[in-house]
Amino acid sequence: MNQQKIPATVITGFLGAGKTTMIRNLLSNTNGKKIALIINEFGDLGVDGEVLKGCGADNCTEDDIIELTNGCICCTVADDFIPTMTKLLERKQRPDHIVIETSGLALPQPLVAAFNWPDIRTQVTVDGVITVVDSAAVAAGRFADDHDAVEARRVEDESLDHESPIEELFEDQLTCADLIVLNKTDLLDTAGLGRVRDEVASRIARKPVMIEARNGEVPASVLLGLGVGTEDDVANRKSHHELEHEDGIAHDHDEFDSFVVELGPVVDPAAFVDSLKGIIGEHDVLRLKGFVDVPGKPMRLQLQAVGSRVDHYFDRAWAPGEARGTRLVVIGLHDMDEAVVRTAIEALA
Ligand SMILES: Nc1nc2c(ncn2[C@@H]2O[C@H](COP(=O)(O)OP(=O)(O)OP(=O)(O)O)[C@@H](O)[C@H]2O)c(=O)[nH]1
Repeated sequence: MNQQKIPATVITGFLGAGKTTMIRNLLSNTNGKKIALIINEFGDLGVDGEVLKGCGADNCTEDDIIELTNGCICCTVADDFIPTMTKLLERKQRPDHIVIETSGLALPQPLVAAFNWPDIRTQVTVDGVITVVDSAAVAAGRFADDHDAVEARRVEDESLDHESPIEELFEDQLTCADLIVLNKTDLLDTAGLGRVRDEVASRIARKPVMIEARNGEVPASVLLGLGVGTEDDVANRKSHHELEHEDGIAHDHDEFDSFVVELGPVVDPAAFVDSLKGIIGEHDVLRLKGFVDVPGKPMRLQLQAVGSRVDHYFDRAWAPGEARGTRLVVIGLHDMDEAVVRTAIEALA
């Protein structure tokens, strides 16, 4: 690897796996390394950027955090990612390391391939692709289809070569990994974790290193400096999509949908969260996150739901002049009934 090139770490993993949490932790222990962060999110509410900007790390100031908000990075590489990288590389004070958080629905392959673009290739290299896995979700079978049902559908319709969009994406993100972080180990026992490890290994032909983590706590010395140069190996990490559509049919995210709900103040957060759990379960909401205005509280309540597991905590004070409000982004499969879910949530405040 050319030592002059700036190393870039790509962090991928399905919705809610713990990417932002891991990056927060990473920023607190980089031993002075100056980090530039590129964050990409699915849905029109920059929650991850907000969370990371709130870290106040000296080695990654608000200026060093760039949000890509025009859709999933894998589909906006040319229009969004490349110009952003070019601008970043023109800065007088170049970062020591670039960290890119992809959206939970992004395929990492097109992003890694972009590092072979002439302007980028000479200046930056992919230090490694790190795939964060929600071990509890794997154990609960969230990424496993009912294979008998899939086979039955295939027998009926030969053109159906797809597994579920979630399962496919999960495998594509694993396929691209140089390092796999089995996160959320606190939610499983040793035997359960062993089964997750076996299941993850069974889904990929390559054998990247797998480590375990709780709350994304992995030392920066483990995450940064893999030195792989992944852009030279994209041909061995093709996604389902690339394998099935070598003719160039564009990948899209039609299978997923998101919308933002804006509400007034929430007087009883505990009751609100309880009711949200019911709505999430009933309508198969995959991910819900945002901020809640609790009257009488100087702090903003951050709300994070991954499936029906909901975390909430006061993360920072509302800034002077900042409009208080409750804003939540809801993400689900495309058949989620937006009007019904929206109405149900709006009725809670
Ligand atoms: N129990 C448990 N919860 C965790 C762990 N790591 C992260 N979480 C929680 O999982 C939720 C999602 O974490 P994030 O870091 O936002 O996940 P993400 O992958 O960045 O999510 P998206 O960007 O929306 O795809 C938050 O409520 C975290 O507090 C863990 O190891 N154990």
